[in-house]
Amino acid sequence: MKKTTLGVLYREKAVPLCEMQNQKVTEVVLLACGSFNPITNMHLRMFELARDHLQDTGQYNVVKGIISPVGDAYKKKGLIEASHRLEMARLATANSDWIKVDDWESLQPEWMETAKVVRHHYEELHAEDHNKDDVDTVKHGKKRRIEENHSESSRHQKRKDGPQLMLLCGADVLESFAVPNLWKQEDIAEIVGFYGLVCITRSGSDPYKFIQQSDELWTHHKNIHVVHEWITNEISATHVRRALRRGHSVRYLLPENVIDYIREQRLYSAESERKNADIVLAPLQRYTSASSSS
Ligand SMILES: Nc1ncnc2c1ncn2[C@@H]1O[C@H](COP(=O)(O)OP(=O)(O)OP(=O)(O)O)[C@@H](O)[C@H]1O
Ligand SMILES: NC(=O)c1ccc[n+]([C@@H]2O[C@H](COP(=O)(O)O)[C@@H](O)[C@H]2O)c1
Repeated sequence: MKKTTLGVLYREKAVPLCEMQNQKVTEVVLLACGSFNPITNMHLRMFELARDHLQDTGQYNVVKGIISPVGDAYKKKGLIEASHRLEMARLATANSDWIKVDDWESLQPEWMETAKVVRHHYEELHAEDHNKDDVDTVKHGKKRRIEENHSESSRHQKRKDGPQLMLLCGADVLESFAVPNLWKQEDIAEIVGFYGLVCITRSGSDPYKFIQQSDELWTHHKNIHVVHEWITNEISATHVRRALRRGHSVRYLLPENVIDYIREQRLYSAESERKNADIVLAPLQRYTSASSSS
């Protein structure tokens, strides 16, 4: 510390705000679920935007990003095989030192509700702690039940030490929370209440208003981080597939190696776009029939 002529004390070196305020910096892992059909530059930008936003608060350090392509059972119109979508995502992230692709969701025979995917990754993330707990439990001769399947229990748990897992999505996904029967209310409560959500604005959406008008989301608004994308970029996978079907250039919308892969594998034709075309609102139907039968 130094004294100026005005008698004001100042530090010689810039000190992060969180350190000055004795705040704890929480490590964060970002998880993005979606079709990635195909992965676009905007999907990758989402991660960069979210990381900058969280780190600018001085409260978070983003240590990893996970891309989780949805499985084939999602049966969305024009959804090509998960193996291709995974490979494209791997190629797109080959140069990133923090964004990784995970195939667990895509390998599930059934469509996985997003809350289940988040739970799975949360468990994976804290698996090391579990193993350590196991050793400690044996060491101290105490019997402590460590649940393997947290399908129902996660939301009742206290958040564990270690990185916080947050779901990363565009504002369209947040707004889809209001589509009747598309999301279970308890899943929404668990995602925003227990884990946390980072939402990137998209043109035509108003996430602030949406959160303000929902009692459930408002209750957890401190766990919802809205990232305003100033450099608006409306790349959408649907538009990219349309351009590809028409033989138009998609250069600078997708990473070059992904474009090469699409060309080599002859992906995205009129025929691939007709896939699942007869299944209207696949997840909605599947979800309502699944919940009515349970
Ligand atoms: N331009 C964008 N701005 C903000 N978020 C985006 C953008 N494009 C995609 N996302 C987000 O990326 C995630 C995965 O996207 P997904 O592949 O499911 O949708 P999409 O690119 O909008 O594709 P489609 O056009 O086929 O619906 C979602 O959370 C979606 O909201
Ligand atoms: N109830 C749910 O958990 C639920 C409902 C709709 C979509 N989703 C997920 O949202 C993501 C984006 O879906 P779309 O590609 O249809 O926009 C997908 O990963 C999908 O699995 C989850």
